[in-house]
Amino acid sequence: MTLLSLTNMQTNIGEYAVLHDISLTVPEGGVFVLLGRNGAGKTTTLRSIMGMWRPSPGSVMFRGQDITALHTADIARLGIAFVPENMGIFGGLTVEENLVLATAKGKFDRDRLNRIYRLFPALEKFWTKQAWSLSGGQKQMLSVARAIIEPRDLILIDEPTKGLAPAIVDAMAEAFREISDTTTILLVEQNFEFAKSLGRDMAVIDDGRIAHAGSMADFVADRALQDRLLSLSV
Ligand SMILES: Nc1ncnc2c1ncn2[C@@H]1O[C@H](COP(=O)(O)OP(=O)(O)OP(=O)(O)O)[C@@H](O)[C@H]1O
Repeated sequence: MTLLSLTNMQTNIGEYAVLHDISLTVPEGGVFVLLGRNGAGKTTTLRSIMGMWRPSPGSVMFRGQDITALHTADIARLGIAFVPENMGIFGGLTVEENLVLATAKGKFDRDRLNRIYRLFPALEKFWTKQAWSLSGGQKQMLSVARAIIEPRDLILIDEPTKGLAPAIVDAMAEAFREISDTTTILLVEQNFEFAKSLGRDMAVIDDGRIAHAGSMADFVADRALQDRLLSLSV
C-alpha cells in the first residue's frame, strides 16, 4: 500500500528551482532510501514533504490525504516526524528533557520509553546528562529517539551516519531495522554501504530530478548505474 506520494513536485528556493518535477511513491513499511550527490536536492525533498518549503506546482499525498498546503505542525500531527541533518536537539537540556519536549502531552508512554532504552541503551545511561556532552553517535540516537517517542507512521531521516564511527553506524543500522518493523523510514543517505543494507526500495535524485527509482536489489546489482548516478567524478 502507498503511504506517501509526491507528484510533479517543483520546489523553488528564492528565485532558483531546486526540485523539478519530482514524482515518487513510498510504500508502507520498511526503509525507502533516497540517494544522490551533494546538493542534488535530497534535503529539499524532505523539507518539502514536511511543509518547510512549499512545492508549486506539485502535490504531497500522505495516506491519500493532500498535505501539500498544511503547516509543518499539522503534518507532524498526522504522524510524520523529521530527523534533520543537524539533529535538532537542545544541547543545554538533558536527554530526559529533550525527550519530554518531543512528547505530545509532556509525559512518557512507559512501553515506548522502554523500547527506546532497548534500542539505544546509551540514552538510559546518560539520561540526566546535557545533550551537548554526548558523543556524536549518542546525539544522533537522541535525535532519532525524539522522532519515535510518539507513535509515527513515517519518519524522514536526513544523513544520520554522517561523521559517525563504523561501530556506531552498525548499531544505528540495527536500530533502524527494528524501527522499520512498525514505522516506515524515508532515509536520505550518502553512505551507500549503510543504505544498501537497509533499503528495500530506493530512488536517486540528481540535479533536482529523479534520475532512477526501483528496488535496492536491482540498483546494488548494477555497478554502471551506481557509478553514473553516485560517483563524484561525473
Ligand atoms: N536555504 C537555501 N537557500 C538557497 N539555496 C539552497 C538552500 N537550501 C538548499 N539550497 C540549494 O538547493 C540545492 C539542493 O540542496 P539540498 O540541501 O536539498 O541538497 P542535498 O542533496 O540534501 O545535499 P547534501 O547532501 O549536500 O545535504 C543546492 O544547490 C543548495 O545549494
